[in-house]
Formats: sequence, C-alpha cells, structure tokens
Amino acid sequence: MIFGAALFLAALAAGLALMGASGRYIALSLLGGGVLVPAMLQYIGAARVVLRYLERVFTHEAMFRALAGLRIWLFTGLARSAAGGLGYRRAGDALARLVNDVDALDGLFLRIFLPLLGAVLLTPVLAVLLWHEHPWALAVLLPFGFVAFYLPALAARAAGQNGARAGLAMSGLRSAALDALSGLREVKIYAAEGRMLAAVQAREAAYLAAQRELAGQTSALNAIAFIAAQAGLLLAMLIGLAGAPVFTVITVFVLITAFETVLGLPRAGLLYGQARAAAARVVEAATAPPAVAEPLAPVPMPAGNSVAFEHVSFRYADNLPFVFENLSLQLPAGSRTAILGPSGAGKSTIAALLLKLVVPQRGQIRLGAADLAALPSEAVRHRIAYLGQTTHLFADTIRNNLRLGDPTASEEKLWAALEAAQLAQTIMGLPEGLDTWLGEGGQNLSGGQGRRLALARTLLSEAPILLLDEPCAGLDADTETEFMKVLNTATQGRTVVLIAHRLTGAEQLDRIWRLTGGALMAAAG
Ligand SMILES: Nc1ncnc2c1ncn2[C@@H]1O[C@H](COP(=O)(O)OP(=O)(O)OP(=O)(O)O)[C@@H](O)[C@H]1O
Repeated sequence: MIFGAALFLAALAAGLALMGASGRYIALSLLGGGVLVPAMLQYIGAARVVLRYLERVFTHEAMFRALAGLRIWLFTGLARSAAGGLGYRRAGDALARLVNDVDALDGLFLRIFLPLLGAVLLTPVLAVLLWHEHPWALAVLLPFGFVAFYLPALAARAAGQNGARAGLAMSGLRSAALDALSGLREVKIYAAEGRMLAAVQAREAAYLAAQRELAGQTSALNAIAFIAAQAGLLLAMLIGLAGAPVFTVITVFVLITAFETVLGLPRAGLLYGQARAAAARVVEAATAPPAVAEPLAPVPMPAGNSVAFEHVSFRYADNLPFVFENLSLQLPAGSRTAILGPSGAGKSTIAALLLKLVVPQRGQIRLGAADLAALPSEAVRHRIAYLGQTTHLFADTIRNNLRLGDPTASEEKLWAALEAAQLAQTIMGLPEGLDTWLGEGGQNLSGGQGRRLALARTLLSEAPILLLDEPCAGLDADTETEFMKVLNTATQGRTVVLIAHRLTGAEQLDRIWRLTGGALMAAAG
C-alpha cells in the first residue's frame, strides 16, 4: 500500500512536471516562434504512463489482498458468534455484508485516500506557484479547496445516512430472495409465485430508491465540482493577464492537472459515506459476541467422557418460561441412553446445552470431572459428534461432504464409515462413486440415503460421545428400523445419547428417560 501510494505521488509529480513544462514550451513557441523541446519531456511523459500503470497494479493487488483478509475475518467472526446456525434471514444479511459491504470498502484506498493525499500535498505547491504568479492569484485556492475538501466532506455527511439505508435495503433484498428461492418448491405448490415476487420487488424498489438518490447526489456533485474547477482556471488566467504570460500559462497548465487529480474527490466523499456505513456493518457482524462466552481461564480437557447435568435450570430469555428447572441426568461413559418426550419438551435443548450453544442459568454440566463452563467450546465439540434432525448436506461431492467429519480421512476410512452406515453398496453403484456431485441440500439422494450419509459423516469423527437428535426424522417405519440397526453396530464402544419422540424397538439401549413438563423420569433401563 505504501509502495502504491509512493507510485501515485511519483505519477502525480511527473504529471505536474509534464504539464508545467508543456505549458512553458507552448507559451514560448507562441511568443517567440520555434522552440526546441528537450527529449527530457518525452521521458517524463513516458514515465508518467508507466508510473500510473504500476500504481494501479500495486494498489489494486494490495486492496484485493486486504479485502480477502477482511472476508476471512468476517466469516470467522460470523462462525464464532452464530455457532448454532444463522437461519435464512440472517444468512441473507450475512451474505450482503460479505459481498456488498466488503466490496464497498474496495474504493476506500484507491478512490478516497490516494486523491486526498494528493490534494493535501498539492495545496502548498499550488500556493507557492500562485503567489509567484500574483498575490491575488492565491484566490484560486478557494475553488481548489472547495472541490478537494469542502464538497467531499459535505458529500460524506449526506451519504452517511443514505449509505446505511442502501446497505439495509440490499440486505433485505438478499434475505427475501434467498428465502423465496430456498422455499421454491413450497412457493410453486401453493402457487405463491406472485406474492413472493411482489415481496422481493418491494425490497428491490427500496434498494433502487436508495441507489437513485445516491446517483442524483453523484451527478449534482460532479457538475458543481466541474464548474468550480473551470472557475478556478478562469480566475488564474484573468489574474495572470496582468503578469508574465509564460508563467501564467505554466500555472494554468499545472492547475489543470491539480484539478484533474481532485475532481473525483466529491464523489469519493459519497463513497466514503457508503464505505463508512459498510465498514460499520462489517465490524458489527465480525465482532458480535458469541452466544456463549469463552471461559476466561479455561481448564484442560478432562480424561473422562461421562456427562452429568446437576440441578440445571434453563430458559432461552428472561421473558420466556424455563424449559426445565433443577434437571439432573447422568450419562456414564460408554452408556447408551435415549431421551424421549413430546414435541417442545426440551430434548434438543439438552443437546444445545451439551454442545455449549447455550448455557444454563443455574446448575452445572460436567464432562468427566470438569465443569463444561470452564472448557473451550471448540474442544468440547471435538469430543461430541452431533447428528441433528436437519443435518445439512452441502452442494459438493460425496467425498467432500464426508470429509467435513474428518478432513484428513483416508479413502479406506471413508469407505469404512459408508460401510458402517450401510451406504457403501449404493455409492459403489454410482458411476462417479465418491466423486458424485450432490445437489443442493443433498437433493440427488433419497431421504434415507441422505440420513445415512449424514450418519457416515458423524461416524468419521472419532468423538467418543455421539449425540443423535431425531436421526430418523423423515424416514418411513421400515427404513427407520433398518437405520437403527445400523446405528447399533456403527456406534459400538461410544457414549450414545439418542433423542427421539418414540422408539422403533430396534435400538440397543441401557437407559431410557422420558422428558415431560420439564422433568425427567426413568422409562426403562
Ligand atoms: N432458540 C430458541 N429461542 C427461544 N425458545 C426456544 C428456542 N429453541 C427452542 N425454544 C423453545 O424451548 C422449548 C423446548 O424446545 P426443544 O427444541 O428443546 O424441544 P424438543 O423437545 O426438542 O422438541 P421437538 O421434539 O419438536 O424437536 C420449546 O418450547 C421451544 O419453543
């Protein structure tokens, strides 16, 4: 960036020298006939072109690298603060921040910082030159300052609110479009295309209105800046009429380059307003606090893998009722436990507490001998493999979907996991095997195959505790029974917590608990 700025200043200096010298020779030739133009001028001209080119190459490269780093930082922040998932509305908003807001920062250095630096350094140079022409010529600094500093500041203030509005409108548009596209099947089944389109168009209209306002401001600023620059040049010429003609032509030529450098600044002021709003949104998203704060003094991970809920009370918010109060539950290492209960009883909440996606208001959860609150979330999640009711399959190959469970898994390990999940035969039968591309959400597989693939992915993780939340959701009775038999063998030797509404009868379990009304009761075991 510093090198890019140095190149920019060198190109600017070459431009000023070229214009100043050209002005001088044009004036001399008009006054005194033939003048020999030194070869030096050609070199300066060529150097200016080369310097401009190099400046663009270096500054763009530096900017792209900075933006790539910014996107990674933002993504990491989002992942940390939303470990429990985003949902469509927030996914659309996150996408707008990752793409549009980060892109809006693109112009910050190239179109705002560099010309502003040029304007600041040009001011004393012009002051000396104009003073030399005539003390009255210093008045030209007024239109120069107006274009280079006053108009951009005014534009930045005006664009602040508008930029924030445009950012919000874009995020709303993306969320609405993403939601409609993700649920396209339902939209078609209920013939709701018109309504969905109207909702998206309303968002689009809000975005276009904000954009139109920005475009109007841009053209007005461009016109005012252009008129002020012409007025400055005219003033320099008129005042110069009283003085030395050659020096006046030199001054006017240098002024042309100076105004050319700062003419884009009023528009940059608008950009700055937008970039500031975008930066605020990026920083806000990247630094959002995680739902569960990390322990200030984490303790080492315990050796044991037993889990114990001790008098745990939890509710999602102060104004919501407790999901359960004073709940105690023992899950010995290596045991196989089912937690049953009606919808809304709080079964998945037990999983969320165990995965440290939420924290209890009272009581303690223990992993081995350690308090879960004192353990780093990431380390806890390495101990617990989770298969939820809506496990996401990515639009990628089967191999890459599996490798989410273990990025370094060998070919043999992948096949072993597929074998354990009784999916190996099916995948072997596919022409492209593990390289078969899955449609979005795994739509190229049947529901049962998709669940088995998700199970194989879970099994790839060597976590000693398996947390299975409704792993058979969406499967028919026969496939469900088959799936449970697969689970029985595939999960041998690990601590298994099975969350379900009811059992198929095929499960191998040590204990069964029923959760109702916020209390656990032993159902069998
Ligand atoms: N993120 C949340 N914010 C607020 N309330 C929530 C949240 N998640 C769940 N709840 C509420 O907490 C209660 C327990 O929900 P939970 O998902 O644990 O039930 P469940 O037994 O797993 O239900 P199901 O069998 O339908 O999945 C419900 O009343 C639910 O509405």
